[in-house]
Amino acid sequence: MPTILGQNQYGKAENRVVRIVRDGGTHHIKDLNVSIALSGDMGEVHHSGSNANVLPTDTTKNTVYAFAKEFGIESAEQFGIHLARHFVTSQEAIHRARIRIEEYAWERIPASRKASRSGGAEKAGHSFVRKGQETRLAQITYDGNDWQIISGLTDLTVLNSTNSEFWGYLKDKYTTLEEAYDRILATDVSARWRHNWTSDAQPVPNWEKSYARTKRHLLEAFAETYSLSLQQTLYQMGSRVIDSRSEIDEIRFSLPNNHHFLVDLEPLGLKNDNEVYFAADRPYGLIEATVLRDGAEAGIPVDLTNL
Ligand SMILES: O=c1[nH]c(=O)c2[nH]c(=O)[nH]c2[nH]1
Repeated sequence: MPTILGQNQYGKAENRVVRIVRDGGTHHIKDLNVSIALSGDMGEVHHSGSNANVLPTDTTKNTVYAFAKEFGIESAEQFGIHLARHFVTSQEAIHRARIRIEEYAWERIPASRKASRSGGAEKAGHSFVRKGQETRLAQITYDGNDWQIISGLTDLTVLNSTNSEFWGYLKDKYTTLEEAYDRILATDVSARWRHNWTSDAQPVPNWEKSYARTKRHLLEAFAETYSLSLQQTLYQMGSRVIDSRSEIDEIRFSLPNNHHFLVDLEPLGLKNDNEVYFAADRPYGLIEATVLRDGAEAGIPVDLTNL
């Protein structure tokens, strides 16, 4: 039976790179997990085993570490752009590069009161604690002409202890859910947003600032929305980002509804006045949607689990 080779890509996945910049006693840290996927003229390696067009995955790994040294890591997006441009422009056989990056944030450990009283700095220059918040994400794709930059985050866990209701929904014979007029709303935000920077001819956004502001808008919209459903909160978060960040045309969310159920304390002779909850880990409602700038076309895949 004749067969044909379909979509294929290769590269080194999950290159963990930590880059320290030493500015005297004050050090700066960037901590990334970088995955490379290259494609192009790769028919022969699959058909005959000729490696003539194959840049070894080992080389792609070395390039990550060499670029961290040579160019530094200004932002995940900028680092990915350097890598993608390099692979596509330096090897004729490579036509497309996709770089996926996870970034783990660190913050400085505050100095003890004793240390700062005795003349030391308020914060240590070289001691960090990993931030317990979200993981930052970036995916950079380049085909030699056009760029697609998708930034995002995952596991940004947030909770509103009031200002959330859920009622007025469809009811059938299987519905047992009680209407809620004051419930906990909690989710682990997973979001991806697409930048409208697609060409080297456009001015390059400030990726660090763009990320920080976008995260702030997401948090502020979550906190400030009086929610009648998680769907409504999602749309408010998305439109806040699109309205406030001109460099972003599309944002997609995957929001688990982390249910908090009031515990029945009556058998224990106690009253539960919206105070004690069971935090269920599963099953969870899963609310997913894209918010687009009017006129923009959707480019972020529907399923974020692998992005
Ligand atoms: O915000 C919510 N949206 C729903 O669609 C839903 N469904 C449900 O059982 N609880 C909730 N909460």
